[in-house]
Amino acid sequence: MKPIPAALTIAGTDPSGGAGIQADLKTFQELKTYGMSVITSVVAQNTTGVQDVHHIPEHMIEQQLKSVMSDIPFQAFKTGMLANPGIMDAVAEKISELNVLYIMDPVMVTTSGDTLISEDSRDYLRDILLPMSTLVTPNMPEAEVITGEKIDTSEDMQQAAKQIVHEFGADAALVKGGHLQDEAVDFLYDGKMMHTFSTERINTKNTHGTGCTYSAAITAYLSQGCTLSDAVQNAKDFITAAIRDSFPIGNGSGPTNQWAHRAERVN
Ligand SMILES: Nc1ncnc2c1ncn2[C@@H]1O[C@H](COP(=O)(O)OP(=O)(O)OP(=O)(O)O)[C@@H](O)[C@H]1O
Ligand SMILES: Cc1ncc(COP(=O)(O)O)c(N)n1
Repeated sequence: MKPIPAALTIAGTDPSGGAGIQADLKTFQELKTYGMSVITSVVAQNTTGVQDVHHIPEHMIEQQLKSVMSDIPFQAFKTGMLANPGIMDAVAEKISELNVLYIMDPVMVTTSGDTLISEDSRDYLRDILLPMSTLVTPNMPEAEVITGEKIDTSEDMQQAAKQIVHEFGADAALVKGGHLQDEAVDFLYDGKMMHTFSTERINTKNTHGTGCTYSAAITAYLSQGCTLSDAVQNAKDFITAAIRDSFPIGNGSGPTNQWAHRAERVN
């Protein structure tokens, strides 16, 4: 019997439902992947920003991981918000026991501009977790923090993707250009080839949770056995539809629409 596609997200929460664990689980469900979650921080946030944060004690993060890992098999997992070195350490120790695909979304700052990880976490993220990853998905500001280089152009993005693989040890890097002016272009470097994924830039302020939703969609497609470049292309189609049809709700940057892809899917 074929295994049931299953995926795990290890991340922070968003009670307004647009980002973090909530976005990840909606995306897994939408893509017919059994979704599981380990919560690292409870974040009081909405479309306008972050109001408060409570970090889950490290022993409880470890216990959540043990509970899932000892019971249900999964083909892929992702990490999102890992707020400090203690949390990163707890996660690193448990995931080093896993032999499945690891997608790391190096979450640092929200769309609204709030910082989600401490300054002293950045080196840990780059030096300990990143080399464990099958794929890391930084946006341009995150790629700048990882590489220490200024990234303004698509050439800079491609250079950063190569550097993240060859110098910092991820198996593959997807540098996202949601922050570029006229084109939404992302570059995937898999250690051998550069792949380009491009769409027109959609003029909307509703981009709360785009990074979370995109990396969750990649994780779901990988759990189903897609190749890396197919998983990214399928996820790019998914996130583009979700942004195009995003919800104009809330007083700030509205959330993406995870069921938008249904209308566009041809099968
Ligand atoms: N306005 C947009 N129109 C079309 N695609 C977009 C737009 N904004 C982002 N994207 C795409 O959405 C995906 C998520 O990218 P993005 O770089 O925005 O993630 P992020 O920066 O982690 O999230 P955020 O921008 O919310 O911080 C990428 O494929 C990116 O190209
Ligand atoms: C718990 C949590 N994790 C990540 C993000 C980033 O969201 P975005 O995808 O908009 O950068 C967020 N706002 N909250």
